Amino acid sequence: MHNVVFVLGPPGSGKGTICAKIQENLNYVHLSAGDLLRAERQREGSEFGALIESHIRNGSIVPVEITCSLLENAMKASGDAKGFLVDGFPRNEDNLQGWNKQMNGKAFIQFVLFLSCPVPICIERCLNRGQGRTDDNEESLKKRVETYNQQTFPIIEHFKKSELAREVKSERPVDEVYADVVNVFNEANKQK
Ligand SMILES: Nc1ncnc2c1ncn2[C@@H]1O[C@H](COP(=O)(O)OP(=O)(O)O)[C@@H](O)[C@H]1O
Ligand SMILES: Nc1ccn([C@@H]2O[C@H](COP(=O)(O)OP(=O)(O)O)[C@@H](O)[C@H]2O)c(=O)n1
Ligand SMILES: [Mg+2]
Repeated sequence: MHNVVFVLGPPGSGKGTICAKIQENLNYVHLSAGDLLRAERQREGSEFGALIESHIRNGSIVPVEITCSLLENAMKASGDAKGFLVDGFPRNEDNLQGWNKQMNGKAFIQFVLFLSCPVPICIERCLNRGQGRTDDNEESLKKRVETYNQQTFPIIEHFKKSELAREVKSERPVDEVYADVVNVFNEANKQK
């Protein structure tokens, strides 16, 4: 059984940045759904390359069968770890249902980390991210925010109801955000 922490929040809220630091310090393995999809898009012989690129540019969500298999394969390929940081997933109802179906009995959701940050700040960060992403432009960002509001936020609300959600405000310097996140992890691992 894999321990899993879902990491959610608007584009640019700092998911990748915080996950990298947790991976470095707390023996969790960082799996970014977006990074896995971008790698699959580039993989020679992938039958999904064009489909993935079209979703990424449009800020829409790739069908869960593709994303969840990439996540499961990455977990299988990874060595022993305290758990996995599943960054940017589940982003909609399809993601959530597909995960429940495919990972039933294989993963334990420890908690859901929700990085909350005002959208205008998130957009500014994405525009300045400098990673050359095909979706860090005004047009794609507008659609990504719409997808976040319409599809991802209800998933976060769903986790809030089951008391799995842990919200950390990420409109602050990285070190301050990270310190609060570490406390969340320590609390969760103490309870076990
Ligand atoms: N707390 C923060 N304060 C200022 N800038 C940040 C903060 N966290 C992340 N960033 C920057 O914002 C951009 C988006 O961060 P990233 O971790 O890629 O977010 P996400 O994965 O949620 O889209 C990056 O350029 C990152 O360096
Ligand atoms: N679960 C997921 C995660 C990402 N994606 C796609 O990948 C894009 C980039 O996701 P990302 O997590 O790298 O983006 P950020 O929130 O880190 O900025 C999303 O806008 C979606 O098009 C997806 O389809 N399904
Ligand atoms: Mg990211």
